[in-house]
Amino acid sequence: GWGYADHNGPEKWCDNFPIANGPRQSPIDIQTSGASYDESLKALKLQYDPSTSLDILNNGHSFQVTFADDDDSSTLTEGPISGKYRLKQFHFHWGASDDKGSEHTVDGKCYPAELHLVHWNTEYPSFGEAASKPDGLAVVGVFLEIGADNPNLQKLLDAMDAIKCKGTQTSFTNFDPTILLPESLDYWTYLGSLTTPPLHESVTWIVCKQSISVSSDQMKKFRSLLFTADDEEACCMVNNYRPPQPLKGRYASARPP
Ligand SMILES: Nc1nnc(SCC(=O)Nc2ccc(S(N)(=O)=O)cc2)s1
Ligand SMILES: [Zn+2]
Repeated sequence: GWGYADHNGPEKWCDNFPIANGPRQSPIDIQTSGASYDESLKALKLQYDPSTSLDILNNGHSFQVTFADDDDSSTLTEGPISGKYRLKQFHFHWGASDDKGSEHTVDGKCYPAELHLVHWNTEYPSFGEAASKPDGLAVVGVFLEIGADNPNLQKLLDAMDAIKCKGTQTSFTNFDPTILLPESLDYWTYLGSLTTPPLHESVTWIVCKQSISVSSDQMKKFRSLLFTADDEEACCMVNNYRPPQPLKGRYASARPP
């Protein structure tokens, strides 16, 4: 299957997923000078209920926290989207060292990690249905920047020992993802895709301008996870990011200050 190694990584995904060379692929390099102000953009409205968090899982590509999405308890509304989108999961992408790891870049600058909060449009009956529709998904991206220890990441880091190998998961309840958000929810937005196979061009991207902090030691904990199952030769889960893709005429827009 697909991965991030030379033999199955981003340069090879087009073999099985030709949409990899499509017109609205993600991530992109956000060129702040090219970003245009759009008066119609509203402030993001994120309302999360911690009782919807279910478990934390190592899926062999990243680790993700999955949420109950059978009602409108945890939603994203307003911002650049119309209607209501339900939180399905959040996960991260990161590098083998602090100088890389994010998927989106800002004027060519990489961050050591990037958080993705994945939501689906309740216009559709399920995530699976929404995942292939042009307005099916909305993903909020948050950059992590090296700085002070971030206590709000601690519960995630403490759970990592239990999900070291691909295919392992453990209960992860009463977690409010709001604590992972930066104080300002100013954002750039553009139309893009999933950044991993199946690479569906179904995502309205909402990338926060402000980053959250993570310490170098905390990043080492992310890198202690494995891409591999316990019966395979261990391979550290690092560099699980897709590089920026061609803009093909797109540009990010932002809410005027
Ligand atoms: N019918 C379908 N069910 N599930 C899928 S894809 C599963 C899934 O959540 N994929 C996914 C891939 C990438 C991203 S990301 N990195 O946020 O663009 C988010 C989500 S298609
Ligand atoms: Zn992601």
